[in-house]
Amino acid sequence: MYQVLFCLIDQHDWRLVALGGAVCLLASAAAISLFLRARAATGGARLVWITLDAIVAGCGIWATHFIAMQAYGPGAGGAYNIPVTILSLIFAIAVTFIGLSISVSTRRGALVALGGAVVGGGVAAMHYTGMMAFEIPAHVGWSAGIVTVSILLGIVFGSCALFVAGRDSLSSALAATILLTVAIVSHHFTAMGALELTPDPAVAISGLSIPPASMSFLTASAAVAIIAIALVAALLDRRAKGELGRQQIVLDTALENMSQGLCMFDASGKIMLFNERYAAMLGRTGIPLTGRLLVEVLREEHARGQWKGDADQFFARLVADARDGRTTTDVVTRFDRSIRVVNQPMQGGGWVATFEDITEWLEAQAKITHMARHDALTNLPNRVLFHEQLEQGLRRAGANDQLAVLCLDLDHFKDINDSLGHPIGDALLKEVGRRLKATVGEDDTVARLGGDEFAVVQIGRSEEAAARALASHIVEVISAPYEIDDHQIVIGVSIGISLSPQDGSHPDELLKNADLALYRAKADGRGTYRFFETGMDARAQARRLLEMDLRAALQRNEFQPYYQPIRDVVSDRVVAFEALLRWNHPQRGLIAPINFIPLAEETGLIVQLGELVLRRACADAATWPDDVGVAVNLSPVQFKNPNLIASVTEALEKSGLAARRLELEITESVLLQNSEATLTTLHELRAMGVRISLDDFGTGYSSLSYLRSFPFDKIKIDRSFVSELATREDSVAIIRAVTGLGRSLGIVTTAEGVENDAQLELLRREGCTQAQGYLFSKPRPASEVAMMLDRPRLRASA
Ligand SMILES: Nc1nc2c(ncn2[C@@H]2O[C@@H]3COP(=O)(O)O[C@H]4[C@@H](O)[C@H](n5cnc6c(=O)[nH]c(N)nc65)O[C@@H]4COP(=O)(O)O[C@H]3[C@H]2O)c(=O)[nH]1
Repeated sequence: MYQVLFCLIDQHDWRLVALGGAVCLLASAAAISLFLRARAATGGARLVWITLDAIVAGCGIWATHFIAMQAYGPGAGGAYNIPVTILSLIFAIAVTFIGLSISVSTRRGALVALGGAVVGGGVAAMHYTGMMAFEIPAHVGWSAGIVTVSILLGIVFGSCALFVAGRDSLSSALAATILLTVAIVSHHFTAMGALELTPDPAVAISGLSIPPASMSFLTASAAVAIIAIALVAALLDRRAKGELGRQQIVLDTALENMSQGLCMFDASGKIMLFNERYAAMLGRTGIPLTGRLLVEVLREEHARGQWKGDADQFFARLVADARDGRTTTDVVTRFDRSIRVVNQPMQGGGWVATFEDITEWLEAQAKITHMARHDALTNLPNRVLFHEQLEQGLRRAGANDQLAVLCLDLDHFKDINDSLGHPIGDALLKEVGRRLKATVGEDDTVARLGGDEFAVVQIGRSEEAAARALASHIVEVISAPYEIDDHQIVIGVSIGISLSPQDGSHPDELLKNADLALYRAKADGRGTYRFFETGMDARAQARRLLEMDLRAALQRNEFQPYYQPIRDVVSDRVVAFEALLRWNHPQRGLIAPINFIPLAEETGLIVQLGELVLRRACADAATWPDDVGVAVNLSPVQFKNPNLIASVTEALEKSGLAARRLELEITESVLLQNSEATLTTLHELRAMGVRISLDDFGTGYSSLSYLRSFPFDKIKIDRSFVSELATREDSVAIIRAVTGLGRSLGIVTTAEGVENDAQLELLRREGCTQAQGYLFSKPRPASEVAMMLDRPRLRASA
């Protein structure tokens, strides 16, 4: 120790020592600053910063050494061997490069310190190589103990310097600068204390050496180089910081304008950065966050009752996820808002959490899902959901339990929609849905399948009797009058029922079979229910074929009106012919209307068929004697068609037939529907001169009010009364009443289905005006009308 102090105090020029110290401090400051830049950089840029740092640190150590050598008094008269001097500089730079590379590449303290130790070792390597270059006319000796101490000083302080620098703060950088300076200076002067010179003029100085004066120039150059590099580094640093500042502004603007909340945590779970949106979303405005551990914030919130759950456990999970590189997504509820949180691990430790308020999105999503599976008008399940629930029901029902599917259709709903308007129709559907829901059991499902179609799944108690009870209850409930917008509405419902497992075990099969049963309920007069029976399917198939056939027949012109004479009972003269449609099928021969008119009415094809009959009948009648009329049947469906008046007018105009010769036969059912519009149409037809007959009188309601509501020209007594004349007293009474009614109202009465003279005689006695039936002729084609006019009775040849 004394030897070192003696050397430093007595053998050195203090002014040069101070200069060496200053150069060393400057070099150390530059080296530490470059070290920090190298740590912040990655890839190629990092290598550039490490290289620069190694050059600055190496030159700094080297320059410090040689300036200090200038200050060393006993060294005067010596010189420096050039190659070894250069080698010492190379050692300084190379070993420092290795040490820096180790420290920069890791965050682990021990390794950073190890890198620093290597840098300290570099200082020693440079010093002793530099001393080997020192040539002086003296014998050089070394104190081994002091040499060891000098090396250790360089290593220990170098190690401390980089370890402290690794903490990334300004104070650490300053401390590191001082520690590195101490490492170089303490090593040098301790090592100089180990030097023992024994002067000997015989020791020669080699030719390849540089005198100390020239060495001063070299060290000054090295110092300038250090200052220049440090300046460049500082400049680059400023530029980088400026760039960083700009990036910071951009980052801040982006952060604060984000619709998402964002918070960055370091590996220990400390909050490094967050935006206002984050604070607002989580109710953390106005409290210090930056630099705090998340767990502390959570604990505080937990204590205030703002956060539920175990803060420590939750926090530990987050830190572990980030450490293991797991990205996690959660939806949490804060202040009644749903927030989606994504925790994404960051490179180099820590994680970034983004917070998105998805309350509206979730609501919209729920709404879309609801809309996709519910009917917008009634809010009942739609076909999709119904199907799913039926599937579920079938699964739950298992092998032993039964399940019933009821398909419902409102009777003549279209009429209500057409006559009262869609808003009333919609209100009615809503009310029907409400009544249905109130009628079925808790476990049963009601759905609206579309239009006026509803369906029910009855689960649990679905033996046939339970399904029957439910169906008849529904018919009763739905048929009760509705009061909608001052309109009294009455509507019926038809129901088809299929039972699982006997009628099927798949939703589609059950629905199809319930639909077939529904079709049967409608065909059986509506306002009722029917169970599925085997064979319905085949009938439906046959119906479909017939419908296709019917359409094709219209195209192929296979329809033809036949004519049946109507005779005046008193004069026994043909006064008119009734047009009765026949289908001349290429394979099946002549088909009677009973086999195709109902289907034509259901499918709407009757409108086209009716127009065809009207045209043909008028055209045929125009060729008959002027006092012979033609009667054409009109279906109730034709009355719903707004073109009816136009087609009658056109048929008359085209044929040139006088309107008074055309008689239109309607049944009571025409008057049942939308009576006001029907009566208007009837009045218009009558105003054109066309005559109107009430057909099949006695079979329906036979309400006398119909006769009052419209001035019919004729009443046709249904043939069922005529055929029973001989056997049933009441039939005679009815015929008497109707003919009496006709007489008093001045209306012609025609008896249908007269098949024998006894019936004709009785009708004549009762005062019936006209008669029609096989007694005179069966319906025959137009070509035989002349013959029917000539011969009073054609029965034998019919
Ligand atoms: N047993 C018996 N039957 C007799 C006798 N005299 C006539 N008939 C039959 O009685 C039906 C009288 O026609 P409707 O009551 O208007 O009943 C008609 C009518 O409602 C409907 N229809 C026929 N043609 C048309 C048409 O062009 N348009 C519309 N809308 N319906 C039609 O088809 C029904 C049946 O027509 P058709 O089979 O031609 O049957 C005709 C006729 O052939 C008789 O002495 N004994």
